[in-house]
Amino acid sequence: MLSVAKRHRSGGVRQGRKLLQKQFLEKLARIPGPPVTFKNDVNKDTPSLAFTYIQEYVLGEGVSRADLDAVKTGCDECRPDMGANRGCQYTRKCKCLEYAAPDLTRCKTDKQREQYAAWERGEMGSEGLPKRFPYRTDPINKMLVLDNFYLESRNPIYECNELCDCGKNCKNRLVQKGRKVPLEIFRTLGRDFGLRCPIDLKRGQYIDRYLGELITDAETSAREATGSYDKASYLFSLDKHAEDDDRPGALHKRDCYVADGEKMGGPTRFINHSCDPNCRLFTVSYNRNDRLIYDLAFFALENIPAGEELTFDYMDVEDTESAPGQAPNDTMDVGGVKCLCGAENCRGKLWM
Ligand SMILES: C[S@@+](CC[C@H](N)C(=O)[O-])C[C@H]1O[C@@H](n2cnc3c(N)ncnc32)[C@H](O)[C@@H]1O
Repeated sequence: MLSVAKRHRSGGVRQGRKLLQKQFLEKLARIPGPPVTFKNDVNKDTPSLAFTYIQEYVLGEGVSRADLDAVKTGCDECRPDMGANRGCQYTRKCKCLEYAAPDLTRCKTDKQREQYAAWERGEMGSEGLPKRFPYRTDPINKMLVLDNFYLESRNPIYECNELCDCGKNCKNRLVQKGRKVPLEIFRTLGRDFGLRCPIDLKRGQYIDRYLGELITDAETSAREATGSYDKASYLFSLDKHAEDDDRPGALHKRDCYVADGEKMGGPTRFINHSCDPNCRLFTVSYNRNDRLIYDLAFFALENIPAGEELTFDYMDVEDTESAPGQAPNDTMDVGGVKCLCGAENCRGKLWM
């Protein structure tokens, strides 16, 4: 039997936990958009309150956006009434899609096919070629979803922006319109908290962005040095456009920024890793000339039933991008945390 003093203490702990949970729910209620809820059927824990929910990246010391006047342009040849009022689906005209993945099926001349082959070998840009449009309308529920080509190829997405002439109904605007689905943070078995969606998600459906404080490579190394190998990591490198060569103008990984979602971010900072994931993180740029700052957006890789945990592969790379067992970027190479995803094809570790 508990002594009176102990009973008082455990009553106090219970009160403290209730207060923590109340404050956490109040924080969630302030997130704009469809509800973000919390459920813990496993124990009484609540995620830390020492976390700020933000709507945009917060720029850390030494991080700056490109001078927009110098580099940001819209598509000025596109019109709202183009392509049956779809805006930018004349992809050869759309300047926002200038660096998007070219579409071989629409390359009609030998010259175009040669340029396509050179683009695939990384020897030439895709300027002037017809492009893959990122989004398509799902015929059943009429919503925009990510095109299968992108879902499978991991190509960067380029959306239109406020300087474009295509109009606000242009279909090349999805992630910028914000989260449209409710989310739930919940307690997992063995991997702390996770994230799920209380409604069914369609393959290709946009979920939410990954947010955080943008920090430099040097600051990332400093933060990693103070952490332990098995501490949870919330670092994602924005190095999609980094190159492996030393030519002048080449973008090096060391010059890329890193999004740190540990102290500030959005609900997606709770998405756990799986070696057999149901979501993937894509890069989304609104300014094709800024290779440093762009959005990281989660899309469903398959139809996901309501309540199923959302996961993505923390080491997601195309087979050709990196040898098996090699970390896709240096900032993720923080040691071998044992993977508890439970997938049949589990690689055993979160990061190699
Ligand atoms: C971005 S956080 C994910 C949210 C985290 N579970 C939480 O409650 O804050 C990444 C951390 O979650 C844990 N984690 C995610 N997926 C895991 C997995 N498959 N196996 C083991 N731990 C995992 C690791 O500690 C990892 O560093």
